[in-house]
Amino acid sequence: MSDGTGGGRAGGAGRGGPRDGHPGGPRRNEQGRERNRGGAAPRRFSTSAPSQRKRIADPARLAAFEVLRAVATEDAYANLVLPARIRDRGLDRRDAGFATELAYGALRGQGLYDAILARCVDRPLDQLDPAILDALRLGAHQVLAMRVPTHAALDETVGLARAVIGAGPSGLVNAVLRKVAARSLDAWIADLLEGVTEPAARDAIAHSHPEWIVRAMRQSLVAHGRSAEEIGALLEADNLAPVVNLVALPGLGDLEEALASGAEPGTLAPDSAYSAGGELSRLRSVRAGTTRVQDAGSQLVARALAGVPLEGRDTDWLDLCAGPGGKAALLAALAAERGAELTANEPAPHRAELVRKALVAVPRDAWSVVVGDGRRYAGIPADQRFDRIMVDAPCSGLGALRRRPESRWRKTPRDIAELTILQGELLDAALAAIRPGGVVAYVTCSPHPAETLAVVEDALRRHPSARLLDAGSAIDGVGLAPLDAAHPMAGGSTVQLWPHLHRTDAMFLALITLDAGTPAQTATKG
Ligand SMILES: C[S@@+](CC[C@H](N)C(=O)[O-])C[C@H]1O[C@@H](n2cnc3c(N)ncnc32)[C@H](O)[C@@H]1O
Repeated sequence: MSDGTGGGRAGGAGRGGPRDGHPGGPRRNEQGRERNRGGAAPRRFSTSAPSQRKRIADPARLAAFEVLRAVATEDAYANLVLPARIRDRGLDRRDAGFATELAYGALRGQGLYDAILARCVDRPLDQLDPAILDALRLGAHQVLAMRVPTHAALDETVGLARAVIGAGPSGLVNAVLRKVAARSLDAWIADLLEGVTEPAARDAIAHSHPEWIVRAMRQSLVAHGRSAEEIGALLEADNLAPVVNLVALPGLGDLEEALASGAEPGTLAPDSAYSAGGELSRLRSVRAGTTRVQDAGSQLVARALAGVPLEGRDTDWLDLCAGPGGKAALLAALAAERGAELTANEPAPHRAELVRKALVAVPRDAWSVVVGDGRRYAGIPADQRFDRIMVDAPCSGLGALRRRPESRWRKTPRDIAELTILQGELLDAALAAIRPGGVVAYVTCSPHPAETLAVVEDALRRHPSARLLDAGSAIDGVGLAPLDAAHPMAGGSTVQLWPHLHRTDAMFLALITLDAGTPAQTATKG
């Protein structure tokens, strides 16, 4: 998935998350368009019976409903399904923003909304038709967090249910949403928290995250020397749409047009900008592939790898886990400027194709794409070893919950356990494929300590000739501002970026070198 493309919401961040649509946000009319009613007006309900109300679904709400259904029934990713639904339904920019806010907000808030709905429905939620439950989630998000007038949210949700599910459930939808609308979100949360004393359980309810993720995030904050008190801000940051970041590929792209059309210069990464939103393909350089959408955290970790000073040869770079190619594009552009060549490796053929597309604007002699398991690099001959290797390992993605609204409900602790084995093996392969004095970047888009610190610590134990570098200095050296993101470890430091502090994905970075003169070894995992 390319960074950030799915997160834009009409009117900017901060309005549609489960907790941020409180008084002060704009009121909306039936179509979700903003309007000014001048202060809080009493809730109004429709006087007509549900059976007499409209049978036509509003296209924006229908698009959001279809996204929720695809997520539930096809295991789809909302950020991939939504653009197609917006296109199919012919939504204009404003309605597309509404549909995005509605679908993303309902998915992020699912845990919280289900807890509220469970108090308003006379049977266990798993006994409801799943399509009705999705319609109720959409209705709850409109009523509680989007400041859609209650009568409009009810009418439209009943209309949606009648149009796509049938007339039968419209009475139920109407009755349940009336109960939901009887209290504010804050009042519902206070109610749900009554008698819950365990802090992680409270945070899980209040910020709509699974409890195990709350615990992992809290553990990660503490493991990186931060205060556990930050957990609320971190979880709330997950409930906001990410800012869309642009990067002009070094030596190839420019931001002139983006800045002229309202983008703001980036404050963290060089040659970057915060997009003003809108259709990015209108920008010539985006169409040409020389300016790309990429989270600032991803930009910084790629630049940090490229920025480490090396003694001797610096011509052969490897991106071990390259798909879909965001970091590969930036690395290849940097490599091209220095006369180096990037090998971009990716095992999934369709993702390797995405890497090729991402690299299309970079001079052809600066990169090649190869398809295969990254672990096979453990066996390459000594004379073919690389000078710089990026291991952007497959991970849980817990650092990118902002842009993958459904993923928090899909992941399980078991996923982490399986991933950490692969992550260790890929890092082993990189340490076997790097030349002495070269540098390996181990990167995850997850702050989970099992995927970050533990993987690096274990690898350092297995490879006596490997040595941690100071990733904190490396990232500050390539960034535009000090990040205060470094954590000392084993003679160097690692970096953990945070959405609530840096407005980036929660990227982790460790830089590891092999002591010059020490032969690399193929490690066996203990
Ligand atoms: C976090 S993503 C990489 C993102 C990419 N670096 C970017 O910036 O666009 C991890 C990638 O690792 C790939 N992968 C999974 N198993 C792998 C393996 N055994 N060897 C190499 N790559 C693997 C996945 O297919 C996925 O494309």
